Amino acid sequence: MDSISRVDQKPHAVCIPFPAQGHVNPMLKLAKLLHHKGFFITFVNTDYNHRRLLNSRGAASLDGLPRFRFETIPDGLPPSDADATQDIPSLCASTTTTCLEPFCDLLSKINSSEAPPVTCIVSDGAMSFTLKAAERFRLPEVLFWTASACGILAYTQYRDLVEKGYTPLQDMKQVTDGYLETTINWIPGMNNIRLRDIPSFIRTTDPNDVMLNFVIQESAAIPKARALILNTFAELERDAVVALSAMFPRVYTVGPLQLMTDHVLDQQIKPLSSSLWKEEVDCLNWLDTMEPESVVYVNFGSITVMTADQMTEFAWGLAKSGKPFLWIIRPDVVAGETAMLPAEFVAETEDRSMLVSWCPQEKVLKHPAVGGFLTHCGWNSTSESIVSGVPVICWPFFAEQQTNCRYSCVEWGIGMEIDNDVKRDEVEFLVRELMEGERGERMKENAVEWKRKAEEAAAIGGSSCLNLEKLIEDLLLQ
Ligand SMILES: O=c1ccn([C@@H]2O[C@H](COP(=O)(O)OP(=O)(O)O[C@H]3O[C@H](CO)[C@@H](O)[C@H](O)[C@H]3O)[C@@H](O)[C@H]2O)c(=O)[nH]1
Repeated sequence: MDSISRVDQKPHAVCIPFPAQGHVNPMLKLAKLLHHKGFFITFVNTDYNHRRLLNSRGAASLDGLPRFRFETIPDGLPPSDADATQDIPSLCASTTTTCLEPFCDLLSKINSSEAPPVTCIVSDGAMSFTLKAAERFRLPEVLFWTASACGILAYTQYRDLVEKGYTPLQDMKQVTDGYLETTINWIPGMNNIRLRDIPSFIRTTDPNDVMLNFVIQESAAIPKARALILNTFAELERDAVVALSAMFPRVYTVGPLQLMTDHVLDQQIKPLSSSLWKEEVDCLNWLDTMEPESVVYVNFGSITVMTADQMTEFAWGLAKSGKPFLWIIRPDVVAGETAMLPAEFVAETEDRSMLVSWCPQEKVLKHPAVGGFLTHCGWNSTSESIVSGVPVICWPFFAEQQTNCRYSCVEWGIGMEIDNDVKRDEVEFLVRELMEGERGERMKENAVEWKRKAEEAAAIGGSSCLNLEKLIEDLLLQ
């Protein structure tokens, strides 16, 4: 194809998420937005996730979409038919070392197909090997980091934290002996942050720890990209966004993507979902039967695992609170065993509870019956809660969930933290506080106010909408 006919072609973005649910979801939303703006889209999943997507959505669910295709590459891990989240450190090690060549082969294949030639790469920030492909194919690339701006800002400090001797820890006892209460005030845009609010991968004694080094490597790659995209809005994380913009010349906050995709009109693309588990939609019918704002929604996302004891403490805390609840329990949520709840607990709560293994979370959070959310503080869950004006109880598990918890509780006033060593009495107390206490009421007011600001940012002329236009200009520049 000659260069003149290429100019007539539509821009073609290859979107490649990190292969985990919390990354695939926001990348698909960004892809839908670009498609709405006229881009041809190739969306690249791993073979493993693609199979799971087809299992959960139906074999033909991804066929026949206009200007929107799905392609796959291997993730480099041993083959598996499981329907579960893969081990994250293994995935990070594997994608970094094995995915570049299959990705380049895919780009060549697309360029020799009848699709328009690839004009840009939109890659997850945790897949920075793609920058080498962009260089090889002389394509512009933008990096999409799917965590919060505060979380990413903290990640960018890992190198300094190592150099200043804060991590690796001398001893794992430091996780519980008060050391993590140490406050640091030298991170621009982050005041009075404690070590325990910094993403959890600093909690290691091993200088060669996979995640510690992965974060350092991936954040060092950001300046090589044309721009950094964030699924947040400027008003919510102003200081963190200013600090990131001082480090990287082009930072575009284009969130919450959930609201931004409201502008997508194509009726085939709009409902396209990236759920890797089959959604049990019956829970929405159950919510229809409940009083407004009466139900506690409990969900710890796609990666969190807990001990059987922790699960039992949550269960009895919910039972003792007396509140109705919808609890999503992934079959693999208890490490190494099938998740089981005490039979007495199930009998005692069955007239005011629903237990399912996976749900359409955005719809659940928007349902008028939901009054509060017990969450692990994944960024998607946090931002979906903000979009729905729902206050939260935070039980952060790992990664930047600790940072999101801190901001939810202290900066945004929408959350209360529950101790990691969870006990039923605290669960009962905080659930009551959330659903009927004065603190819960104030958090609800704040959540509703953030929802309003999120809507403003995503509306035509709002900060995220304007940033999307600037991002597109960058993507179109060759
Ligand atoms: O029953 C469920 C449970 C979850 N979800 C969706 O799955 C996603 C889960 O994402 P998130 O809340 O961010 O949690 P994780 O899956 O744990 O996300 C990973 O990715 C996020 C984005 O980078 C990080 O913020 C987290 O720390 C990291 O663990 C959300 O969109 C949910 O709506 C459902 O649709 N149904």
